[in-house]
Amino acid sequence: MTVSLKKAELHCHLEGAAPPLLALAQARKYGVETRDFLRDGAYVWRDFTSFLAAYDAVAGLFRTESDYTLLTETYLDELAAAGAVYSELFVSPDHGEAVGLGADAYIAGISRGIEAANARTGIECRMVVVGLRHKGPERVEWAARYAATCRNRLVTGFNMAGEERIGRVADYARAFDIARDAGLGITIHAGELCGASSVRDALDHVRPSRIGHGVRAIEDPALVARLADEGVVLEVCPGSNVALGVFPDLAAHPLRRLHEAGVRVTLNSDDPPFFHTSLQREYAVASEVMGFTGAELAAMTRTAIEAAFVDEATRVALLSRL
Ligand SMILES: Nc1ncnc2[nH]cnc12
Ligand SMILES: [Zn+2]
Repeated sequence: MTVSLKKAELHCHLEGAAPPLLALAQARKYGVETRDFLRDGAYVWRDFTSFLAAYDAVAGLFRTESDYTLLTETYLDELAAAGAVYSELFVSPDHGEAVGLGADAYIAGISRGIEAANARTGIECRMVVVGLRHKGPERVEWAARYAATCRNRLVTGFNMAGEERIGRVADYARAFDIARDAGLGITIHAGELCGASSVRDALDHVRPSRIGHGVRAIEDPALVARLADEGVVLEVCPGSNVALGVFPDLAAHPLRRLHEAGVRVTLNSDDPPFFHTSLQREYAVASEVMGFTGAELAAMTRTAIEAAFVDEATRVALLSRL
């Protein structure tokens, strides 16, 4: 039933969307041994720390502008085939710098992939630049300044991902001020590895219109009420949360309770092959395991478009496609 639904995704990390077969082909091209992070056609990790290490290893297999074009097109083609009309991709110039490609060529390669996929399938896509929390406030400010000044029309938002258990949100507030002052949309990873207080800190210090995950807000009913009152949109990734052990299983996942409390929620895949999921699978699980109706799922897609970091003309055009 969910196969025919129109979909939208606000939360997917580009390198985290690399299909293992594509990563293997890249590894062969560059003569890289993959045993430590890719075995029997699947990514290998044990916990969040080793997941981040595997993520970096996969990112290290994409080294040129055209590698990034290929990765972007591959993911967007798959998403369009699953019925998605809109995608926001989290991109990290830090990963472009790490392979010696540089931030400009990294963004240029991804832009080319977005344009090619749009021409072929009609899928609309924007980039959200991510600063990596574990690199510290100065490096996250560097990413924000890059996003604020890169003058690419497809870069429309700023986010912070990475190790949530490092540092205090307040230490990163300046990066978000830089991005907000440049007119970028603001979202932040919070309430994934850390509890409700991390969501409250994000609201107080960063004032985001959306929060990546945010699901551990469920630990504090007053905070859930605040999210609902303020209309903050949660980018919920149930498959990721269960894979990383944030919740023991889908039955324990708070998506339905958040929805019933009036919080605006959306469905997302985060790093799909790392977590053995896909956007299609997230919609299917929400329907078949969590009991959301087709109308409720369609409303989540609508919420995603309403919260998308796009100009108003694009938003109206996207809403008309639902
Ligand atoms: N789920 C996640 N949380 C924080 N940082 C990430 N980077 C890639 N996936 C992530
Ligand atoms: Zn994420």
